[in-house]
Amino acid sequence: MLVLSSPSGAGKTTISRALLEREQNLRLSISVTTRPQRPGEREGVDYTFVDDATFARMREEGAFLEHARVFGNYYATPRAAVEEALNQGQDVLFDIDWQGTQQLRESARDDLVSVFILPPSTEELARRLHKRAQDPEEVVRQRMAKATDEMSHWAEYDYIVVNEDVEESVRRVTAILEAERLRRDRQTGLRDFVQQLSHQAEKAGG
Ligand SMILES: Nc1nc2c(ncn2[C@@H]2O[C@H](COP(=O)(O)OP(=O)(O)O)[C@@H](O)[C@H]2O)c(=O)[nH]1
Ligand SMILES: Nc1ncnc2c1ncn2[C@@H]1O[C@H](COP(=O)(O)OP(=O)(O)O)[C@@H](O)[C@H]1O
Repeated sequence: MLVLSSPSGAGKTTISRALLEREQNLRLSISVTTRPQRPGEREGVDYTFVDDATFARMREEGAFLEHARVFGNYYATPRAAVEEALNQGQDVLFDIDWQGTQQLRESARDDLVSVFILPPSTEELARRLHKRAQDPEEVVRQRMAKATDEMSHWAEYDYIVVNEDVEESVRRVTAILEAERLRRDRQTGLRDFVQQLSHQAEKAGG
């Protein structure tokens, strides 16, 4: 389970999309949200867009692994899709905030790797929020004001990437993913493989 968090506008959606294109074994966890759909966003691809009543019903049914209120809207990670992907041996990418990360950390423990993306500067963060230009000015202001709050949780994450250049940031997150996959405890079947190697070496050595 690979979590990417950042203040809004720092670039986690951009980095996630690039990662998903390159990494065959990585699947995005598609969140459920009550936030209005942005132009260009696709239902069931970027988010599953639901109304408040549907969200509340799903929460009561225990359909969520975690849920949080962000910028006045509700967001949640649906349980079934994540469990299915993990059971199939796939890695799952989560674009969620610090509240969701805390909840996932409690349930997943050792299986969670978390990365916090920082903008190179406040000016650049403001530029990126404006560049996206899909949200009303009021929303941009609200997100800027919340950046400090989100950033105050940086120390709860395993890795920090300052997103100056997109390519470089994607390279760094890919390196994190590669290294984490190579951890001894994540490589299943290693014991049998080493035993086989030892056995063959003994035979070869006479
Ligand atoms: N806890 C939690 N946070 C989420 C989830 N989906 C998205 N978020 C977070 O909600 C915040 C707002 O996301 P979004 O509305 O897409 O705006 P953007 O980050 O500015 O593109 C971001 O910090 C996301 O990481 C989720 O399923 N759970
Ligand atoms: N390294 C970067 N340099 C310049 N612009 C970037 C960079 N990363 C992202 N952007 C742009 O900044 C805006 C916000 O990025 P986005 O990925 O939507 O952020 P988030 O998902 O963290 O809210 C987008 O217009 C995106 O194209």
